Amino acid sequence: MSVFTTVSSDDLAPFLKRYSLGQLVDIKGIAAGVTNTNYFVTTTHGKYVLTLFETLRADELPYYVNLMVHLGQHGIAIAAPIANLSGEYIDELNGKPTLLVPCLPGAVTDSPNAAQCAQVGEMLAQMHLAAASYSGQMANPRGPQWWSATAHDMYPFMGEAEAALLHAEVQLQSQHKFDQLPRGVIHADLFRDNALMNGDLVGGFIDFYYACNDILLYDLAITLNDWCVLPDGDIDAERAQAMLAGYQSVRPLTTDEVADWPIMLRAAALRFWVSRLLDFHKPAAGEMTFAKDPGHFQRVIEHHKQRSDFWLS
Ligand SMILES: Nc1ncnc2c1ncn2[C@@H]1O[C@H](COP(=O)(O)OP(=O)(O)OP(=O)(O)O)[C@@H](O)[C@H]1O
Ligand SMILES: N[C@@H](CCO)C(=O)O
Repeated sequence: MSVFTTVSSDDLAPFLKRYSLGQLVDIKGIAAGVTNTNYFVTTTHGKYVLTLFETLRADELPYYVNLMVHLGQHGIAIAAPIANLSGEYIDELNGKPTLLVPCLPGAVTDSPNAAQCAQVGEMLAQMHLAAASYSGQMANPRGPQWWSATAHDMYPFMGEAEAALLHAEVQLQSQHKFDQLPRGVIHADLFRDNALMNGDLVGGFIDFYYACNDILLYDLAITLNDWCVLPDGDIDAERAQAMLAGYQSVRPLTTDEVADWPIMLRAAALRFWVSRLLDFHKPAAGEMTFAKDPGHFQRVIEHHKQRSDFWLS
């Protein structure tokens, strides 16, 4: 369930008067999602998604919201924020900061095909290029410093073999600085549940609240590790090739990126192994998350370690 703050028609009607979206017809809570409260809002003009931010404060939102506006202006498939009559994107309802966006076409897919992976790769590369002219800056709060400190806190909860593997991965990554790789704005959490697919096309990317300035190749590795994964943590070569070809049709990888690709896939898996361990063993007080399996990303890393072909023909 993900309606933490209840909104009634009586709450919403005066709120909507601050927008140019017509009269309220219907409001319906959205079950998916674990961080924020989301509602589908239907008005006489169309269908929208209203988010009430449950953890981020209004003063923390401009980097993400302005990024979405910027990407929307460049034609990237995302839900571009709608401004109120005062020209503000962030408003307030029932004590929470809010954002209104159009309802995107399509649905989340659990089992993407190769054509969809190609489209996601292509749109991701377009997004990286379009975001190059975005001036906002945000350090990655889940970078190497964070994962090594957090892994350290997790070792006591883990079996000896698991902890040794995690420690070895953290050590390995600490020796790789990736200094030569192109940087920019990245989504940083582009899993299957953060994109709506409209047939084989990208209806839109959502959930930009981990976006930050970091290495572009890292974003591709995060995305591929989720979209192209098999149930046992191995990667499906056909989908991986399709995603890489789609991405490179827009932004071909540099020689340095090709050289660092195998190790970057492990960095991307390490980040989510650690965050899932944290959510599992030390869930934040009051957080209503459904802990996802940390062992999944351990298996992804084990498969990457044994791999000799990384789908870059
Ligand atoms: N613009 C949109 N158009 C259509 N559906 C949307 C849109 N934005 C969100 N949704 C729907 O709402 C669901 C929940 O959104 P989201 O995943 O952003 O929730 P959250 O709680 O804010 O984030 P998370 O669960 O990732 O922490 C999505 O799975 C999707 O079905
Ligand atoms: N996409 C993340 C959760 C949100 O950051 C995961 O699957 O672990």
